[in-house]
Amino acid sequence: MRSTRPRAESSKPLTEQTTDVHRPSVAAAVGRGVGNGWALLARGVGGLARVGTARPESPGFEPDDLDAGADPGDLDLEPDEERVAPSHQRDGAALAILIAGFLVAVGVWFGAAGPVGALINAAVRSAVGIAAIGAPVVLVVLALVLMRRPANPGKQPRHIGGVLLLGLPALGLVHLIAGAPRDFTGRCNAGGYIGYVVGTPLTNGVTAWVSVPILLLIMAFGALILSERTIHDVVAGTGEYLGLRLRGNPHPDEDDETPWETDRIEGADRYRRDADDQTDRRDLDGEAGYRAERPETGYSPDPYDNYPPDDGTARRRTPRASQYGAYDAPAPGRDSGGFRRGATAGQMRDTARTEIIGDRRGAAADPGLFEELRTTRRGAANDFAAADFGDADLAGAATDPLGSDNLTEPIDRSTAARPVAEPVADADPASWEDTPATPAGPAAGRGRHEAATAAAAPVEAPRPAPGRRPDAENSYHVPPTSLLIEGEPPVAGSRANDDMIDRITGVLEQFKIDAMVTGYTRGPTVTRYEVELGPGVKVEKITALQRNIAYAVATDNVRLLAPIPGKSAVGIEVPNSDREMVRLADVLEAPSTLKDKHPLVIGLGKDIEGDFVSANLAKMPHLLVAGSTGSGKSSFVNSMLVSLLTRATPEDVRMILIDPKMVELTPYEGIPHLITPIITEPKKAAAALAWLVEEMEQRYQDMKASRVRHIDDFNRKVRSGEITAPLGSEREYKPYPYILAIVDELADLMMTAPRDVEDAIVRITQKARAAGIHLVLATQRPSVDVVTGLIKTNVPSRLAFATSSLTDSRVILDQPGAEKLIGMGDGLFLPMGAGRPIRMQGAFVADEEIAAVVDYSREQAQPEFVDGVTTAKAGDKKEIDSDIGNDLDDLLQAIELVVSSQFGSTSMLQRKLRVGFAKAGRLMDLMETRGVVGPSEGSKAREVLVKPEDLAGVIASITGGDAPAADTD
Ligand SMILES: Nc1ncnc2c1ncn2[C@@H]1O[C@H](COP(=O)(O)OP(=O)(O)OP(=O)(O)O)[C@@H](O)[C@H]1O
Repeated sequence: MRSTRPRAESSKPLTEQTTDVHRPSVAAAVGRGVGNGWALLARGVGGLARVGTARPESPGFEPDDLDAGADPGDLDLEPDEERVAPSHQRDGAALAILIAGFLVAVGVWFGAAGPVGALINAAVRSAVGIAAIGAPVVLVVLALVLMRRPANPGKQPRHIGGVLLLGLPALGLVHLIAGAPRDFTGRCNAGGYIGYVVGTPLTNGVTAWVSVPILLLIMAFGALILSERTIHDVVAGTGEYLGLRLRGNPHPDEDDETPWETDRIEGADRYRRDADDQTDRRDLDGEAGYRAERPETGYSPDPYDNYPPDDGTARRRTPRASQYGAYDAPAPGRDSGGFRRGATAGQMRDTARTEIIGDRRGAAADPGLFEELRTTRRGAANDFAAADFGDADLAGAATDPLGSDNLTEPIDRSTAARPVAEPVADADPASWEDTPATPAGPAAGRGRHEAATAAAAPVEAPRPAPGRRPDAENSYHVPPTSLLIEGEPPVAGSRANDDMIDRITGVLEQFKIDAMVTGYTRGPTVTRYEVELGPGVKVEKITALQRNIAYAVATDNVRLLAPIPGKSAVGIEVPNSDREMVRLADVLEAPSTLKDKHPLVIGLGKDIEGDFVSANLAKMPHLLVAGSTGSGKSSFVNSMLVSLLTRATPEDVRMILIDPKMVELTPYEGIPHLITPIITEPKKAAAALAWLVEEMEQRYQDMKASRVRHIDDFNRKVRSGEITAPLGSEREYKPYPYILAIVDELADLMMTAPRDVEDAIVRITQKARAAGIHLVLATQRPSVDVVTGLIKTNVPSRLAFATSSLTDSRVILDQPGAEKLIGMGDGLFLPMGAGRPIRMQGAFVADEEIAAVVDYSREQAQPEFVDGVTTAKAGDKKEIDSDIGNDLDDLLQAIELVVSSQFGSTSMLQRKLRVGFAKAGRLMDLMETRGVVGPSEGSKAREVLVKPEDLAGVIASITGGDAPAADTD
């Protein structure tokens, strides 16, 4: 979202250009007076044209300024009033075009504007021929568009290009159709001089047989550019209009808002009930309702207040409402109905039932329509496939992706990994009518169930058996992104941006710095203003003004980039007072994200240019995430997990979730991707990391035996049968899934078992990349005792949200910056190998979206837990309890003595161990706390509670020898 202000074409230093205003001449004052008058007039007309639209008024020069008795001379001397705000410039241009349109209309249509009118008529006619008749209309429309819509500099080239590509060939065609006249009058009645220039040379060169189609094609291209459509869109839209499902759509479930599909009322009852539950009924009226109620003005100065409330009233795409189970295309035995966008609840109530029945009968009676319906979208295909589960032979299909021998059945990813919109061959339209309407398929969920209740005779359709193994062929389909809520369209530039430009310019002028704001790039959270310096101006002059700029824009979170990478300009990043929320749905559906099919690709957010940012965890290959409380870490972890759930099957990716805070990751409990239940105890987390090290070693063994260097090669060769387990081995090679371990609070782990945790992390991060094992470590305390030097060195990708101090920013990014972030997902992403971090707004995913995606996944399969992941292994170094400290050896000797002699005397310990009374007493107390001896009985020896035969077990429990740590999972 870039906007540029052309820099003054002058060899003068910028100071001269900008400070001239402080030395007004009479001529300049008159010029400015006229300019201001024009601006006032333009603003008045623009204001009238904008009645009822959302385009904001620009602050700045107010008519009231004059009323207030301000001396016009004073006005001239004030730099703030000297400038005409960009929106007024736009109004001025619009007004000029409007006047031109009026003059052309009078001159061309009525020939009534005197000699000027005649001149205009002649000029316009000679230029564009008979198109002159339409010229006034075009000019008036253009003026109105300029007045009513906010400036969108990013789109300007496209609009201009589109108009030229459409208009010029049209004039050329008119010229050719009129017989390519050679005389002036003839041309004025054809395509004018422009039509002649476009049409004649081309036709002379290639004949009209070729030139006419070429001109038509160019016009079509211009129309595509103007309408922001691609040829694919047009073809697909035409196909859909004709009721045909076009095959070959790369994203079969994306935006399949075919006319017939949005017309279904299926599940309207469910929708109504959900809607009724909401105190705010706005979303029943769809987008319009939401928009109408969203305040356009009155932004709070606190950026945190300016998000639209996430109260479930946010806009949903029609098919997205499949989280209500309603919008998936009908399956056999399921009701189909229509739901019109923006239909009111009342309309839905009135029409739902009748349309449901009518539509279903119609579809059943018409096999063609049935075929069309059942091949419509992935959701539908899922339903069909799932309806088939009942017949599937489950026996033997189940395999263990991470079983005791760590092997899995080869998985045919072509069928298992990605759902495709393939019809089920044996679906029988004839039986459809007779089949009671039922929910079906993996997405059934609550919505589907509700849909069933709207039907005549709900009967449970075959559903995937609870606990089905996730790898049963074709059984698992990733949750569609249609379960997620899409965001609002981005804002190109707003009144707030104009205001900021004025404030920054004000600071530059006050400090007499020869520099000016030449453009800005608006991201969702911050806008980067570009400042170009005049010749001989030191960059430091601006960087030294950081605090003054922060003062002028009234926020501490101003970040300077000197220079902006790749540009000769200084960047000043200022938070938007009207910040926008980035929804995960939009990031996941961005072409750049969809392009990469890797299952470990996650949606991150949007960068400052307004481009979506996604990243492949496999390439990171390990990620460290830090940020203080409320900075958006948990939102990131949620976005990451939801991204993975919508892209990866449990065969693709398995996960270990470590959540010492105990509540953050609970919503993901039970997803089939889990290797072990969500770990909340730091000791078990340390054991799980140790297990990962073993898993990594195992994978390396297999890769080594197969002479491959990466798990992807191993999996590919296993699938193709190129490699098999060594002869004589009872094992069978199966593809290894990627394993992702996510630690939600590293600090808690590092507090409990620093050496073991650091050790395991370092071992995994050093070589697990090739084994397909990846770590994501998050912490809100990026201090050096948590993110140790060793961990930092081995975790190359970093994501910093707002940190509370510069030191924390340095720990996580090795540079300042994160302390200037403004929280709520504002982040700096430093991928492996990048020199400079990318500023981005993290994607947001609401709890209800998480629940919808998790439910969809959980309903299809239960996790297959691997035994022993959280069990401390024999031989693992045990953390010696802190109360024992350095006395371990003495304690073990004492236990041996007491247990073997069955005599619990302190003086015996003194004698045999040659220790003092105090030490012997302490050892006795330690033995008491570990149940070796009973409590003190005064001067008598203590009772010994452990039999000699149990001695080894007691010693092991203290040293971590043989005894397993409690594993209650
Ligand atoms: N990407 C985002 N977009 C919009 N709002 C966000 C985003 N991330 C976080 N927020 C807002 O900030 C609040 C705090 O975020 P979050 O819980 O993710 O912070 P945190 O860093 O995990 O804090 P803690 O460590 O205390 O859990 C959220 O409730 C949400 O309202």
